[in-house]
Amino acid sequence: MIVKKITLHHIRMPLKTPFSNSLTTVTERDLILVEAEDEEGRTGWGECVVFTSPWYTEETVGTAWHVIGDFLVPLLLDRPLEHPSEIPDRFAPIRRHPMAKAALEGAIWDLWCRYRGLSLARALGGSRDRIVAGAAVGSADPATMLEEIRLRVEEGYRRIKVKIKPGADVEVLEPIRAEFPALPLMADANSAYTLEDLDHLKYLDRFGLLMIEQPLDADDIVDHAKLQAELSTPVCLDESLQSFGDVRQALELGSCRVVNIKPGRVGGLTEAKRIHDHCRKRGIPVWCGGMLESGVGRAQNIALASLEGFTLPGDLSASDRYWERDLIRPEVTVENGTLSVPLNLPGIGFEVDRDRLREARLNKRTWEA
Ligand SMILES: O=C(O)CCC(=O)c1ccccc1C(=O)O
Ligand SMILES: [Mg+2]
Repeated sequence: MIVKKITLHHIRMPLKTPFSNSLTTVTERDLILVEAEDEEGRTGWGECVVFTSPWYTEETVGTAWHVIGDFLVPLLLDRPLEHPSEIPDRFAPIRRHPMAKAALEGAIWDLWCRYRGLSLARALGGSRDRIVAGAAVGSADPATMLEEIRLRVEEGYRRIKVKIKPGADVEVLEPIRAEFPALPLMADANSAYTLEDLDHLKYLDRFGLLMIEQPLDADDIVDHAKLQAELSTPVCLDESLQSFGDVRQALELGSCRVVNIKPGRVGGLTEAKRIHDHCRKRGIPVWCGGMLESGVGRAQNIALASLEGFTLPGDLSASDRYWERDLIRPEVTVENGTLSVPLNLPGIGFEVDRDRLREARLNKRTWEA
C-alpha cells in the first residue's frame, strides 16, 4: 500500500455538558482528524485526541499539528507499507509525541483494513461482537454527580467512573454508595493526591471501588507502587503509562493491578495491542480509556476493546452523551448496556459525515505525493 495524500482537519465541537476533573473543565472539544488516501482513492480516518492546553499530558493541538505535518507525514507519504504494524518502527526516529503518532497510525490502520476488506476489530485480533458500555461522569459538584449517575444507570450503563479530588471524594462517593451499593463503580483522580494522603486514600477502600485511577503524579510509578502495597483497592494507571516500556516497568514494580489502555496516549493501536498482549499473559485486566473522542476515535476504541483481554468495561459511551451530532454515520448507540462491534464492516465500520466535518472545521492542510 502507498499513501498518496494526507489531510489534517482541525475540528471544534461543543460538548453537550461540560466535563470536569481535578485539573480542568472541558466545555468544547478541539481535535485533529487525519484523512489518509491511497493510490486508488480509498480513504482511512484517524483521530488525534490532544487538547488545546497540556493539562492531561504535554501534547496539544499545536504540537500535534506541527509534529504530524513537519516530521511524521514525510515518513509515510509515498513510501510503500506492507502492514500498519510497521509504523512504530517508521516513526521511531521521532521521540515521544504518542498522540500525534497514534492519529496517523490510526488513519493507516483504517485505510489498510478497507484496502483488505477487513474490519479493524478483526485485523487487531478482536472477536467479540458486543462490548459492555461504561460512562465517565465529571460533574461540577457531588449533587449534580449523583443526578447524572441516576440518568446513566437508567440508560443502562453498567459501570460508572467518577472524577474525584481532595475535598470532593468521600463527599462524592458516600451518597453514590448509599443509593447504589452494588454498582460497579470506580474513581479517577487525574493525579490529585500525593503519598501524604495515604491514610485518606486507605479510607476510600471502604467504598468497594473497582479501582482508583491515577491517584498520584502523572509521571510517577514509584510512589504508586508504595501506595498499591497499602491499598486493598486496585490502582489503575492512566497518565503514567505512555508506552509499552512504561507498562512493563510499572507491572514489574507493582505500581498498579489494572491498566487503562488509550491508543492515543501510548502511540497507537500497534503499541496498544502489544500492551494488551503483555498484560493478558500476566493476568492483568485492561480496559479502554476515553478521551472525549469524536466518532472516529470512538469507533477505533470499540474495535480495540473487542480483544479478549479487555475484561473490564471501558469509558465507552454512546455518541449522544457527548455530541448534539457526531462526526460519523451511524452514530454509536448503547443497547442493554452494550455497544455493537462492527466485526464484518471494513475498517472502523463507520463513515465520516462530510457535512458535519465541514461545519465543525476550523482549519485544514493537505500533503500530496
Ligand atoms: O468519557 C470519556 O471519553 C473519558 C473520560 C475521562 O475520564 C477523560 C477524558 C479526557 C481526558 C482524560 C480522561 C481520563 O481518563 O483521565
Ligand atoms: Mg484517567
